[in-house]
Amino acid sequence: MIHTSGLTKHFVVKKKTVEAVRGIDLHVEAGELVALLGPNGAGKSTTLRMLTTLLPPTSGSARVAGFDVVADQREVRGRIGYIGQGNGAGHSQRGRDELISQGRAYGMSVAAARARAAELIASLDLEGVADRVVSSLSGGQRRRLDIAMGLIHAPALLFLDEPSTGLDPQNRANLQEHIRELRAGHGTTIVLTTHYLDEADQLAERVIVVDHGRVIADATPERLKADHAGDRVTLTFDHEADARRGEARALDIAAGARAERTGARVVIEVPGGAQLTPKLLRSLDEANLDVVGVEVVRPTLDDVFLNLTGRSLREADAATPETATTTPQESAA
Ligand SMILES: Nc1ncnc2c1ncn2[C@@H]1O[C@H](COP(=O)(O)OP(=O)(O)OP(=O)(O)O)[C@@H](O)[C@H]1O
Repeated sequence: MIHTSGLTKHFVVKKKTVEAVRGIDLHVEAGELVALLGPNGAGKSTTLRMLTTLLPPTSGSARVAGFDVVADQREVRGRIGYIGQGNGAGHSQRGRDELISQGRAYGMSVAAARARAAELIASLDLEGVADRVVSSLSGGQRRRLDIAMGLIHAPALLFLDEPSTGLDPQNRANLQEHIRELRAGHGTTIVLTTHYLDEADQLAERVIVVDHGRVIADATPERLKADHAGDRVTLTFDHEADARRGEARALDIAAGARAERTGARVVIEVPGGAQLTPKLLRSLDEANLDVVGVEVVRPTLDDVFLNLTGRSLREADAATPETATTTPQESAA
């Protein structure tokens, strides 16, 4: 469904070159639900804009839904839905009318556009609000309307740029449910960008981690965690001296583990830590080391990012200054 080779985008800003995307090779098969995860400025939106024909690549190539994003823009646009970061829907019209106009713009007949709008309004829980003007809708309702706009022509492939940004947790959960349903009910291929770790973890079947314009990891959330981060086992001992001995013993038992001790507490990071813990406790018991508390925490995608880059995704986000960008033509293509 998506095949890119060395996809690259440079921007020149005040004679300086910004290497937003630096040679991405991406392959997404039909029916996949993929998240591009990375901090602000990693190049996620720029990648999406190239894939949706909104920005021409500086070099490299991309085929989307069977067509080249540069040579066959119209064919690509007709087969995809794109929901950008801003609101696609206008504000003074009723939601339903927006949807019908959008369908007409894709060449649908009035009757077909009307029928499809009604179907999307029902499936995205917009029945109570579709006949209100868009400006009166809540953030979550507007975001769902945006999604309906992107789906009006029943595309086989849907791109969502930061779909949850700005939504409260409940609306975010609702939206994620709708995205799952789209995938399950229609087999739509979905590519979304996010910097929410939990969203990538819970929603996507495949997470492509992007940093500084490059793909640095690509696998299921479980695989990424298993390969790039360990479980964190925290052992609390009665005394600091026991903790010191316990730390050494734990490192003997747990191959590839990293340990850090603070007072009577030892934190061990090790792949498969949950499975290893009973053996660890038995061994500590045999050595007469009293463990008074145990906690096992599974890794998060942030641990993965930290291990891959040395930075936490949260810190990386916080440290990236907002950069003013010139927005390219951004219609729901
Ligand atoms: N139109 C543009 N002109 C100049 N620089 C740009 C433009 N668009 C993006 N950039 C720069 O390219 C880099 C990648 O930006 P991009 O928006 O793709 O990142 P992102 O991963 O989507 O981040 P965010 O989560 O903040 O949307 C950033 O340094 C950004 O400032």
